[in-house]
Amino acid sequence: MSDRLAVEAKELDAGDELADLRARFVLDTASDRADGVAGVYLDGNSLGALPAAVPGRVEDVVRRQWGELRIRSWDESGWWTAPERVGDRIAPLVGAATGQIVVGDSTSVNVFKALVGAVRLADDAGDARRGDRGVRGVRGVRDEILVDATTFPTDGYIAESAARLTGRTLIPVTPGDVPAALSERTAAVLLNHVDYRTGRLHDLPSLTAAVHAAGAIAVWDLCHSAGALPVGLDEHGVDLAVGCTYKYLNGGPGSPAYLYVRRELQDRFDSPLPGWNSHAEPFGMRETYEPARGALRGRVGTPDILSMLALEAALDVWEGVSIETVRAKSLALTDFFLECVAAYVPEGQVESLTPVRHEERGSQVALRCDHAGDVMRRLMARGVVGDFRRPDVLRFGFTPLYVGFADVERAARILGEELRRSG
Ligand SMILES: Cc1ncc(COP(=O)(O)O)c(C=O)c1O
Ligand SMILES: Nc1c(O)cccc1C(=O)C[C@H](N)C(=O)O
Repeated sequence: MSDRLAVEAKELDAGDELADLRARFVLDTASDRADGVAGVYLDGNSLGALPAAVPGRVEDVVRRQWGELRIRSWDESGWWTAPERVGDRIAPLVGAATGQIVVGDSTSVNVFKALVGAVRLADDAGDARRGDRGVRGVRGVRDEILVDATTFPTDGYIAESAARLTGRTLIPVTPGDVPAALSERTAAVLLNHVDYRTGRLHDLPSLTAAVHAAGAIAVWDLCHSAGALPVGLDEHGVDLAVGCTYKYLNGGPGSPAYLYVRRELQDRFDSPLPGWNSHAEPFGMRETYEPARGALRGRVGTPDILSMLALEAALDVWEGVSIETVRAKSLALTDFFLECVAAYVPEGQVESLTPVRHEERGSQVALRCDHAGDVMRRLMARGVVGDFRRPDVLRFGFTPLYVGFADVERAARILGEELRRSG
C-alpha cells in the first residue's frame, strides 16, 4: 500500500464538506462483512444506495395512507399531485424552474414521449414558418432524427420506433459529429448528457445551441448526469429532457423517471401517449381528449405511488446540498481514483476510457481491461462493487453524497492487488 495515498485520502476526507451526508444512507460497515473491512459501493451510477429515511416513509405510505386512508389518500395524502410535486423537487438539481418536470413511467417511455413530441413540435414550427400554408405531414422538410450513436441501447431502440411512427429517417451520429450532421432536414436530436459506458460528458450548452441554430428540437437523456453535476436545463434552453431517478437520485429499483418540457413549449407539446391523467379534466370522463396545461401534460396513466413516494423521501437527502459542491467533490473523487489506479495497477493492465479533462468527465471512471467480467467478480468478492459492461469494461461510479476518498483509495488498491495476481 502506498502510505502517501492512504494519508492523502485521510486528509481529503477530513476536508470534505459533504462527508457527513454518508450518514443519511444505509451502507455496509466493517462489521457487516466477514473480512471485517467495510465495503465500497461504486455502482451508484446503476442503482443508488438506500437513503435511511426511505423505509420509514414507505411503511407509512403502505400502512397508514393505503391501509387506513385508502381511496382518500389520492387527495388527503397528496397522491394525485405527486408527479408534479416530486418533479418540482428534482427541478433545482437539473437547473429547471418549477412547473416543467413531471415524474412517472420509465425512462424508455419518457424517451418515446419526448422524441415523438419533439418531432411534432418541429412539424408545428415548420407550419408556422410557412405561415400555415404548408401541408402538415408532407415529408421533405424536416425528415430526419439524429440519435446518439453511442447511446444506452434503449434510447436507440425507442428512437428507431419513434422515427418509424413519425415517418422520419433515423441517423445515428456520435455526439461530437452532431453539428456537422445538422441541417434544415433535422427535426429532432436525442443525446445523452453523459455516456453510460465511458463516462464522457457531452457539451450540452454548445450542442443544444447548434441544434437550435439548425431550427431543430433538442432532447437530452440525463440518466447519468442528474444528481452528479449541474445540468442547467433552463439556462441552456434545452427543449425536452428525460432521466431516471434510481442512479444519482437514489430513488430505488424501478423508481419512476421524469420528463422536462421547457415552459415555452408546453402549450404546443403534443404527447403521443395522451392518457386520462393528462386530460384537462380527468374526472370529466370525456369522450374526447383535451390536454391539461403545464407539466402535467406529460402524464399518462395512474402514477406508481409506492415508488414515487419512496423517491420523494429519497430526495430529502438533498436538503442543504448544492449540486455545484457535489460536482466539485465528484471531480476530486474521480481525479483521485485515476491517481490511485496509476499508482497501484501494473502498467498496461488497464486503459481509462474516461476523458481526463474535467469538462468532458461525468461521475464515473471506465477502465478497459482483459477478463473484465472475472476481475469485477473478484473485486465484488472483496467488497468493492462496481460493474462490468461487455465486452471489456470495468465501470466505477462515484456518488459524492456517500463515497469518500478512503473508499476510492481502497478500491484502487484492491483492483491493483487483483490485477497483479492475474497478471
Ligand atoms: C442513458 C440511459 N437511458 C435509459 C436507461 C434506462 O431506461 P429505463 O429507466 O427505461 O430502464 C438507462 C439505464 O438503465 C440509461 O443509462
Ligand atoms: N436499470 C437497470 C436495471 O433495471 C438493471 C440493471 C441495471 C440497470 C441500469 O440502470 C443500467 C445502467 N443504466 C447502465 O448505465 O448500465
